[in-house]
Amino acid sequence: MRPEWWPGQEHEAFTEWAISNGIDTKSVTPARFQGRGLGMMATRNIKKGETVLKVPTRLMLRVEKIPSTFIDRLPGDIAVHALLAAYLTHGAPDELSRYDLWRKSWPSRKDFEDSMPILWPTALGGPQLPSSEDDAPIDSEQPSLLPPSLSGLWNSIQPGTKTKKYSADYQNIILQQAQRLRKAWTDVISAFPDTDWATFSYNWLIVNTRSFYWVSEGQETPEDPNDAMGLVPFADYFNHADVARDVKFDGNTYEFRATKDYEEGEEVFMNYGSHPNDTLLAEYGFFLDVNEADSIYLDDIVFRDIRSADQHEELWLNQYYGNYQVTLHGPCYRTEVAACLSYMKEEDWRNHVLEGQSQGLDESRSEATIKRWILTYAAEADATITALQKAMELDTTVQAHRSKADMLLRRWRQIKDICEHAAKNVSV
Ligand SMILES: C[S@@+](CC[C@H](N)C(=O)[O-])C[C@H]1O[C@@H](n2cnc3c(N)ncnc32)[C@H](O)[C@@H]1O
Repeated sequence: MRPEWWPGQEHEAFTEWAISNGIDTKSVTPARFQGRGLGMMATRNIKKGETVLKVPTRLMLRVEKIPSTFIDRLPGDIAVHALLAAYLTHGAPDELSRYDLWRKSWPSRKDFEDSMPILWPTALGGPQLPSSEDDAPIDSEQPSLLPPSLSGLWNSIQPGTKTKKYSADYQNIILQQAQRLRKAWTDVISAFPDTDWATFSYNWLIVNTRSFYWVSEGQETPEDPNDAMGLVPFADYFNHADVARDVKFDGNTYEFRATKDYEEGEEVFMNYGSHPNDTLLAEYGFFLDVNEADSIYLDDIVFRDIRSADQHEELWLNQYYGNYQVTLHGPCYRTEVAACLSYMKEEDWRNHVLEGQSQGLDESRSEATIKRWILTYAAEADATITALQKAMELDTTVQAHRSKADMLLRRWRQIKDICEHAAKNVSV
């Protein structure tokens, strides 16, 4: 009898291909793990610091592997992500055939439809995408069920106005992701007008969820860090956990080392980056029960209180504009600095921030302000949990997508928990 973790024939075939092509996989093997699809299982006891996987970089799928005749057909400013997806969709079959066994090891489009909010119906907060089947217009009266870090939308408050553009990697995540996918789609159909949406968006999500940081030897990190990516066969079986990361590559090999001890039979994890759960949900279609990197952002709430042009200018000039983060342990320093500005004279605030002076500073007022901000987020969690539960009872589309709604409910409860813990931990 096969063990419960047996990955399946296609994964055994791919493992044989991997070994015969020089992938050193003596310490790990693909296996099934409840709730995580495939992952890597230790085939022996592994000590922290030991190499668990080595992949020759010649086997990678990266931009340098794509013939220039193919690249030249596409717009010059196409993102690497889009280019890789376009190649997987339209590359010459005889070139792509070398990846056949690898591609058979990947999840299905249905797996992505179940887990990735970008493909969810609009009733659950999914964005409108080109050629998507769910073309129901977004009803502005309908509650927004995704967390604000994904959607930028709120049910219980009117968000404050931001007058400056700033980079917020962990906010408006789905909006930014959908924008990247729409641009990728425009680029690919400009060269291949008959592209099938389902196939291209699938390949785009494969690259989104399975690529690794990659810059070729001697090349500088590209201007957009998202362009430093490539696909590493076999290594893309690693699931994510909140463990340390020990990965390195050179022109010859991509190497993964254990950052803790593992016993034979245990799952060996990799760290995809210190991402909050909202980012993991949007970019990878899952989130962790316990995540030290989890956080929420108060920007939309803070800018309801900090409204004057002068206050915005002060924050901007002193590089404290936006990204007001709260973790289970409490608010970040940027949030404290913003809280003081909500009641201090601007000159006192500047002297405080730049020189540590305390004129005009009232710590208990700062604490009360931050607590109020956090409790505003908690109230949003309550309002959305109620709306979600109602939608699960009454909305037939939401009912048809029960497991997605359950996932959102779980996430909103985590958010409420962060707010409650953080509010207790506010001390400036
Ligand atoms: C690089 S792949 C890892 C292999 C993948 N599990 C599979 O079955 O092919 C990344 C995807 O694995 C899943 N994943 C990774 N870490 C996970 C975790 N800790 N819990 C649940 N799913 C996880 C997510 O679907 C994610 O998009």
